Amino acid sequence: MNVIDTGKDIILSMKNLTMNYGNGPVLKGIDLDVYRGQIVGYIGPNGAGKSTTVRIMLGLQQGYSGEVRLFGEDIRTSGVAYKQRIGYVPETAELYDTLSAREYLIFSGECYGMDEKRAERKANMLMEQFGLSGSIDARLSSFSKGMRQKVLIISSLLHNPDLLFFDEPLSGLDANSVLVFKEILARLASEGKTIFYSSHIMDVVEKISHRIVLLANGQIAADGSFDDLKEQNKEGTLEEIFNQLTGFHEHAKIAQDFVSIVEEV
Ligand SMILES: Nc1ncnc2c1ncn2[C@@H]1O[C@H](COP(=O)(O)OP(=O)(O)OP(=O)(O)O)[C@@H](O)[C@H]1O
Repeated sequence: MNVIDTGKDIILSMKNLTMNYGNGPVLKGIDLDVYRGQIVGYIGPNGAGKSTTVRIMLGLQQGYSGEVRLFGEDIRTSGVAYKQRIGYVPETAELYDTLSAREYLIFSGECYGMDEKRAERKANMLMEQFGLSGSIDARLSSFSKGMRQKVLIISSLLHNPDLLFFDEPLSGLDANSVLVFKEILARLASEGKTIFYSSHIMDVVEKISHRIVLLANGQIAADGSFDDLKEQNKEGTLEEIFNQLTGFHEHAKIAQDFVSIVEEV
């Protein structure tokens, strides 16, 4: 099977997507079609434009040119209904600290059009799966980082979306929870959900992604399965491929200089 074109529906499509905040181009013409059921690992150096791309697709960022289609519809003209089919875990999020997890999840489910009873029932069950039943009525201000992240993950999935955007979703999760979450991703994809997964944790991206898209200098520098990239770049791990494709070979020198400066008397 060709992982780039599975012959299924195109769920997400960008054509010549460009963005400039005013200080030069951030995205320089991105063309990408993502198919139903794909897990796309979206990687790139800090500042490459990953979050910008995601914010544009979510309809949160104006001022771009080119075309973005989700579920076949141009997001400039399709209204906001498509957002009910999307789940999103942002890199950083402000939760409503004065709400309990139960209240927050009901509120979040209702924003996605769920009725209160159904949102509460699913929230209860999903919190239990993450081992958080005992905390469901505690205020979010008392939650640890990992607990908050689990609430965010549940809130992104409560309404059973078709398309998921995850930006560093593992942040703060312990090793057991990471294992569960990776398995959840694989199952969601096999059920036909499409997952756009942005992260700097290369060994996870390497393992979970059907397809890896590397953004560098506002352009797609690589696009293929991990095996494709490994073959093209003659490197062993995604971290090494990333270093090679972004032209980075100086880690030892930078570390040495950094420590010398730290130790300067
Ligand atoms: N609201 C904004 N106004 C001006 N410039 C911005 C804005 N948001 C992002 N940028 C710039 O756009 C570029 C891409 O930023 P973006 O956040 O999309 O990168 P990223 O690939 O998600 O980075 P990271 O891996 O560090 O999260 C950066 O140079 C950043 O300074």
